[in-house]
Amino acid sequence: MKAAVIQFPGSNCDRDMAVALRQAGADVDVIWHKDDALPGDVDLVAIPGGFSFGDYLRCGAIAANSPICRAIVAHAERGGYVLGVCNGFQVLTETGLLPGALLRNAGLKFVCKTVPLRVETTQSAFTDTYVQGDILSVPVAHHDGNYFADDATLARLQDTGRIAFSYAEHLNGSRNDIAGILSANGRVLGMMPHPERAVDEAHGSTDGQRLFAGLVGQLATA
Ligand SMILES: NC(=O)CC[C@H](N)C(=O)O
Repeated sequence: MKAAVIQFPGSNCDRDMAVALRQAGADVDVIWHKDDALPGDVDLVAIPGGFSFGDYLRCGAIAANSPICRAIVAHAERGGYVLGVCNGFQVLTETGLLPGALLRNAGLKFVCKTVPLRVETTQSAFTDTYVQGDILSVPVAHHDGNYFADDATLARLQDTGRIAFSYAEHLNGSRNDIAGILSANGRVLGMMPHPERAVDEAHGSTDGQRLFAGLVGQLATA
């Protein structure tokens, strides 16, 4: 199973993401944002966390206009899998692959801590190794993690099982405490918490491991 981890200037979780994917058995290429094509046989594109282009415009807005993002959108439109974590989630909303927007945290402060995360659906390759309602322990580190979508979009996400994770506490002002959402076909996941920072005993939690193991395992046999 082949994964591509995308690197922007300001990415800072690209290596962690590559390590988590390799640990789960993926063959990983790291791709610079100026490349305009993905490896031909790529199954999964992972957009890591960080501060792409210094967060100087809306977080992820400049990255979303990088040459590689055109290839990522085409990959997703062909039914390819995409995982965006933190800044990667912000990039995915800016490309339009996921609805809504990530606003400044309600408390106007950067939040950096491990949070309780509720699994809302197991109906995706990203979440099917969990049990619905499981509470995971996963770190967050962001200043723009306040998920906003209008009422109609929220209702659509809710009614079609596209909310993947929610915070089991009020963290940052996100509507319905949403922490991660899926695309309509369930193959694009954007989430603010960092599962790649919860894959080793030394991290204090290994709750992210099952996300990578399940995903890599499923794509390897697809
Ligand atoms: N860890 C990250 O990816 C940070 C994301 C983003 N730049 C923010 O602070 O909101």
